[in-house]
Amino acid sequence: MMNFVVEARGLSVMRGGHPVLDGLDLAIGAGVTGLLGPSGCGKSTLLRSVVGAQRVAGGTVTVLGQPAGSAALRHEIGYVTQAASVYDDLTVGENLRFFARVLGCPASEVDRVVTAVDLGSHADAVVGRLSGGQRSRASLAVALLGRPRLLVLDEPTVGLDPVLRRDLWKLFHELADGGAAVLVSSHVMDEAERCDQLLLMRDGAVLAQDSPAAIKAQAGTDDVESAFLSLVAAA
Ligand SMILES: Nc1ncnc2c1ncn2[C@@H]1O[C@H](COP(=O)(O)OP(=O)(O)OP(=O)(O)O)[C@@H](O)[C@H]1O
Repeated sequence: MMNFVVEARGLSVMRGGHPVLDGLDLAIGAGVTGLLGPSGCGKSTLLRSVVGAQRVAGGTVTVLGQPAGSAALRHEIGYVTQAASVYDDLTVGENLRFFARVLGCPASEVDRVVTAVDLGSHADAVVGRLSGGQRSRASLAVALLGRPRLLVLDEPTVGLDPVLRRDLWKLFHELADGGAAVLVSSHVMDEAERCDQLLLMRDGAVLAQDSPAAIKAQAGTDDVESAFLSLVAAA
């Protein structure tokens, strides 16, 4: 039997008095899983539920066999939100040394994560003067401290140019090859092909959960976007 990294059963979340997730079931294993769906469908809310930052109205979420939000999971999950989580007035290296101390990681971790996100030549640059893509890689580096077994990345490639996007997806696969489960959200359907597994979401529900090839085969389409549209029409 496959060991899932994340499992949700009947997950329901209300925000602002409205149901945002409605009895959602899912299971996420190793590799790179893409969480794709239109803006506002509930991707960020689902990711918040996985990292334990969201009050849930019903159902369960477990991560590595523990309830989401458990203290035991604190060092097992790296989470990058849509807002950069590094200090603008510190350098990349200063940020990482600070977060390494907070997390109780050895200082040697800093060089490893800076290299992993390819910011070695910018380690002494002040974050506030970096490009958007460099800043989001600095946030990602913080999330890699301590080698978490699950990486949760909320739209990490939004606003990046095609070259940077390609490099980031390559990095996600390297991290997955290194043993981390990587859960990445995006509202850009053309990123679907870059994922090992897909979770297609719409209006707070999961439309499909499978590999890109299986989803296309099942829908009888050549691309995931058409498959998504045919699933919407069928729903
Ligand atoms: N703080 C909040 N209070 C009330 N409603 C909220 C709040 N945050 C989000 N929502 C609502 O919850 C729904 C899902 O939002 P969520 O951020 O999870 O979507 P998303 O799929 O991540 O969207 P995007 O791709 O635009 O980031 C939306 O309808 C949104 O209006």
